[in-house]
Amino acid sequence: MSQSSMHDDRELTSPSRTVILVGRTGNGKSATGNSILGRKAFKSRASSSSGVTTTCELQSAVLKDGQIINVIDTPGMFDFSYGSELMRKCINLAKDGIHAILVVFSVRTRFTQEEEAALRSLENFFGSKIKDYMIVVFTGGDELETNDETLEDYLGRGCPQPLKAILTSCHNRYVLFDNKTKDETKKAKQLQQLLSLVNTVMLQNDGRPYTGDTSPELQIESRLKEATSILEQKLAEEHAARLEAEKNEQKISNDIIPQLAAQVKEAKKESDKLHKQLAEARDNPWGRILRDRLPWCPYL
Ligand SMILES: Nc1nc2c(ncn2[C@@H]2O[C@H](COP(=O)(O)OP(=O)(O)OP(=O)(O)O)[C@@H](O)[C@H]2O)c(=O)[nH]1
Repeated sequence: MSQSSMHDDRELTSPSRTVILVGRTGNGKSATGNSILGRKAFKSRASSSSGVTTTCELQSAVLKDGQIINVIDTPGMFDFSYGSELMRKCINLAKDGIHAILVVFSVRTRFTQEEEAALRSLENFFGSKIKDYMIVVFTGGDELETNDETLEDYLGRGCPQPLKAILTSCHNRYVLFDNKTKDETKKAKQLQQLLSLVNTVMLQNDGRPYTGDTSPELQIESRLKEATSILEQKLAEEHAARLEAEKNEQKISNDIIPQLAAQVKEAKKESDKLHKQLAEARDNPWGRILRDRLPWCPYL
């Protein structure tokens, strides 16, 4: 047996795996965590303020093969008010480091500019290492099934460029989850697919988990990048708001200008008619008499 395979075997038989769930609020992080653990450990709810995850939480389960799985649920990536300090706390919950970073997307929602900005901030936070640890989890497998679509169909019909780039950078490590299914075989299969990707990540990183330990210089750099990314997002939002306002202004002028032009045309027609009548009146003998009698009247 080669040195590396001995190493691999040792790592793969290691009793525990720790994964962290990150992604946009409502993409299904908590629901995915529950599917992995096989019980309702995290609160997962449709967008009501009480269901939104605002803290980090670690929950564990012993899988059928005796392996321990630790899952860390995190607040939604878009809520910058929680800041990166909270994310650092989330990472610190993993005493022995993180074996895989699960980036959760939902096939039920559009990939927006916000999602792109959140991904950038994720990259800034974890650093370039993120691609070595990342696995993309798509939730909403049931909806694809309802539409008779596979994940490949979904990705094929116009996968946004930033998402494509992410999938390429993590060597297409992605998996589809249906967090609503009651089918035990399906549950086991999707979990198995995910765990096998976690093993691949562990092998590729020589068993070294992500610990978030970075030099002070890198930490400063990462904070700077994070601040820049937040500013960029704010600028993008303002730009979008300005474009929207301009569009509305344009719409108003597009509606009003033809109305005003019609009114001017009508007024001009009326004025031409009056001028004509006036000219006729001037030529009229009675008009001439009146003009002589009333020289001060401007209309004669
Ligand atoms: N149909 C369907 N709905 C899902 C799936 N996964 C999650 N959901 C629903 O999506 C909504 C949001 O799920 P959560 O797990 O609370 O999302 P989250 O990312 O943890 O949200 P935060 O806690 O706010 O960060 C809930 O109504 C879930 O039931 C899925 O696979 N299929």
